[in-house]
Amino acid sequence: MLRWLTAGESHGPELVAILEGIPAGVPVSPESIQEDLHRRSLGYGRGARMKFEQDELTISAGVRFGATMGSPVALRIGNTEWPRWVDVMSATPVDPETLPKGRGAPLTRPRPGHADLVGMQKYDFPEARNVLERASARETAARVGLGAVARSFLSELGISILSHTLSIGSVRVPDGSALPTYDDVAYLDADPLRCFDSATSAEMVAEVDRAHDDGDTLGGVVEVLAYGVPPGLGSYVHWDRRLDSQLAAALMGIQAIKGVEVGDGFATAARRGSVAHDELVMGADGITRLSDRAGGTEGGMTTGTLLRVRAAMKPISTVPHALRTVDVATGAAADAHHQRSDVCAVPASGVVAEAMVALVLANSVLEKFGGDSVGETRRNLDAYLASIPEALTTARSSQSE
Ligand SMILES: Cc1cc2nc3c(=O)[nH]c(=O)nc-3n(C[C@H](O)[C@H](O)[C@H](O)COP(=O)(O)O)c2cc1C
Ligand SMILES: C=C(O[C@@H]1CC(C(=O)O)=C[C@@H](OP(=O)(O)O)[C@H]1O)C(=O)O
Repeated sequence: MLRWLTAGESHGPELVAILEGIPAGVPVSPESIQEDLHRRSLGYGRGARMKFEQDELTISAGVRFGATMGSPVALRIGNTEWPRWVDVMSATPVDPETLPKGRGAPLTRPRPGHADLVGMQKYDFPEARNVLERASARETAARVGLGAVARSFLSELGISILSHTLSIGSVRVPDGSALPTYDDVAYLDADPLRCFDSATSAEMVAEVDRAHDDGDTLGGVVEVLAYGVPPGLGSYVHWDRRLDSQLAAALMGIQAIKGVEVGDGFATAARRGSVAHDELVMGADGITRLSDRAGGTEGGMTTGTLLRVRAAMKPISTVPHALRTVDVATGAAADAHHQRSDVCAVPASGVVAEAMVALVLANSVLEKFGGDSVGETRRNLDAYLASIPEALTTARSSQSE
């Protein structure tokens, strides 16, 4: 079983992340983690902070000579903004009068759609600084760091994960468009919105520009694809062992994700049963599914075909054209606080979603196949696949199709 935890505030000194349960022998380098951290900071429409803040990675435990040791992996990701926030985020008491006027001012005008108001109620804070510091999606850098380790483990087993953007605001990739494979990741990373359809990507850029000019923000939908997944991860025997349930929880655990679909999801609900499922026929490599509407799960288990899940992100709630709120210091009507913000962070959410799917799949793989070393996991996986009777064999989606 894998366990992971993150800590750290948005403007604190660093994020800290621990991953426990990853087998020994998984290749991990600072460069490979840094690469995913960099991918998370990309995307057209992100705010000023992404341009000047760097993720400063330290691998502080669990890795030696480029490979995991089976012990907990610990990562530290420094915030290069920290020197400007030393007083505001001091762990020891500071005289409020000495705090800088802008970032040190009490945040008493909660943003509708952010965690500000309910966080103040719940944790008994008079203003929102303590709330937004941890609610902020800055924390997703820590999850992406851990996801890079999980992804490397999965890659050793022939499983690869990528994400692409399906929609930004009202602009959507046409139905039936080709899906990217792992070979297309560099292309996707180079696209301003991580969209595989170049014409749609250009429209998305225009959509972001329009929202920016209007002082507005946007959401959208990302899709995560996992190639090379074996059949039988997850289980139908109990609700919390269903892989769909674990994937949905992991994706909904990303800030601002408000909807999850497995496969065709909501579109399937509008279809008749005769055209909603993936029919089975005997092919050269065993039983084959004629379509991929289900998205690679049946009965809460992976089918061994391409795993396809989607996450819908709401528009950023720090809207420059400020939303109406109440100043909780006075009770008067006010504009919600706004200093700077992303216009659209959908491409970054895709990279975070990849990390969450990687962590869920790595956990499911370990649950089914175990292994203290990656070699042991691989042997167990291979033995399982070889033990499936010929009459039940299905073709498995390969790492790059
Ligand atoms: C990658 C990423 C970047 C985000 N950037 C911002 C931002 O700049 N401004 C903002 O108000 N919300 C941003 N959000 C969303 C907030 O973190 C989120 O809305 C907030 O924590 C409240 O949680 P909820 O939307 O799940 O209710 C971002 C989310 C993600 C995943
Ligand atoms: C720092 C990151 O994202 C931040 C997520 C975020 C939010 O409210 O979620 C608000 C913004 O921070 P600030 O208010 O300081 O500009 C984003 O920049 C990051 O992704 O690394």
